[in-house]
Amino acid sequence: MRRFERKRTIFANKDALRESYQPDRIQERDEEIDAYMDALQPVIDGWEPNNIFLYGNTGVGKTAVTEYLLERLREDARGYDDIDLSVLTLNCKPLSSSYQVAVELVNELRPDGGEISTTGYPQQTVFNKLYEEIDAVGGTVLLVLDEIDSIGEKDELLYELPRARSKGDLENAKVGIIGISNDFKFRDQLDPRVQDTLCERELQFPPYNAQELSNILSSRAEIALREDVYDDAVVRLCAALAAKDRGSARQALDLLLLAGEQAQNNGDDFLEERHVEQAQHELERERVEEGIRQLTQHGHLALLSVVSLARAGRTPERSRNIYDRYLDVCDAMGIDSLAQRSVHNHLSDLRMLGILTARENRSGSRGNFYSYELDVPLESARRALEDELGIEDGLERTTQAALGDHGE
Ligand SMILES: Nc1ncnc2c1ncn2[C@@H]1O[C@H](COP(=O)(O)OP(=O)(O)OP(=O)(O)O)[C@@H](O)[C@H]1O
Repeated sequence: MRRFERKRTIFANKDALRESYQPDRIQERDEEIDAYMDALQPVIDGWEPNNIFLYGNTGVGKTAVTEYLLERLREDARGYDDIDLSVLTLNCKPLSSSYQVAVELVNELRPDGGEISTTGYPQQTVFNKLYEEIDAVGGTVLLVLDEIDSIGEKDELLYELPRARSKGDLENAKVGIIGISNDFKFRDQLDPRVQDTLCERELQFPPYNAQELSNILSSRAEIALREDVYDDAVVRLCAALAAKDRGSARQALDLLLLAGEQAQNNGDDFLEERHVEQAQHELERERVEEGIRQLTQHGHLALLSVVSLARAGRTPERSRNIYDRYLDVCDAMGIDSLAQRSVHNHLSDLRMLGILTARENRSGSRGNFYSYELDVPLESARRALEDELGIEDGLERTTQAALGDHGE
């Protein structure tokens, strides 16, 4: 049997490329940091804090900058005897209402063993418990609500909490909310009264460009990789690929990490562009598989129809013809088919997920129609579908059966 053996041919400190790593300096965000510091200034001045709303795509440094600045703020606040600052951070991802967020905050603030149950109280009772806990902490309390959009339409807490002091529900504590989101629609969907308070100060984090990502990545590579195993070309390629896609630093870091692993696993002692390209394929495959895994059965079948058309070189194809193919696929698999309208909705969902692209065609007096084609590599879609649909003989035989009548 093979034994474990330490491999440190490529990485000097692999953890520096991981999500949990806290960089000791933030690059390429000077303007955003200035605006953020201005928004936090009332804390140091001893006034009520602003509510701050931070938004931008995934991986553009919202969390990293927030953690970095709040750490500085805590340090600097210690220099003022009359400031007693507490920061509580909550990721709202698994919480889908004000009620759940409030329960979670109460339980974070209560000592072990004193937690309240997650169900069974009237909402106002939970809010009152939260005010009690925050008042017991006293001083300035900053609540960081990451992925705040998960709260959805049940956003009463975001209206109530900032007003709690003026309504007399809080006496000892001054509260500020820092909401973080990568859902651009969330802000606009908020009740205008919530918008006014929560978005008192708005900070937008734009995607990074290739040069910015290259600088961020260079600093990280210096810590993470051994000096003699890479050159700038590899860093620049990771940055360029990530900039072209979403402008996300996380994506750029993931690419470098995976490229390093590819090199290490191949036994190569120098990181080359081909390793980055392999890593890019791997990440793309993971993204496609993740997207495909989330589909319903008929989402899978709609996609299978497009895949089978793509394999026959028949895409882009108009939705009406995709529907015909879908009917054949359902027939071959012995599954009841949905109506045309529903399949159009599935195609449109697949487009939203970035798995298909659509082109609008004009057809004169008969109105416009859409043609769809894959926006991901055919092989990735095919493999992910095989796993999901459990087609043991491979897609080919199943789709061939479905294609019998058409004889491509
Ligand atoms: N300006 C920067 N300097 C150094 N590292 C950065 C910078 N921006 C982002 N990073 C790093 O990139 C990764 C992703 O950043 P972060 O988690 O802050 O993104 P985010 O905008 O909060 O994303 P999400 O919305 O998905 O939570 C982290 O590892 C972070 O340390």
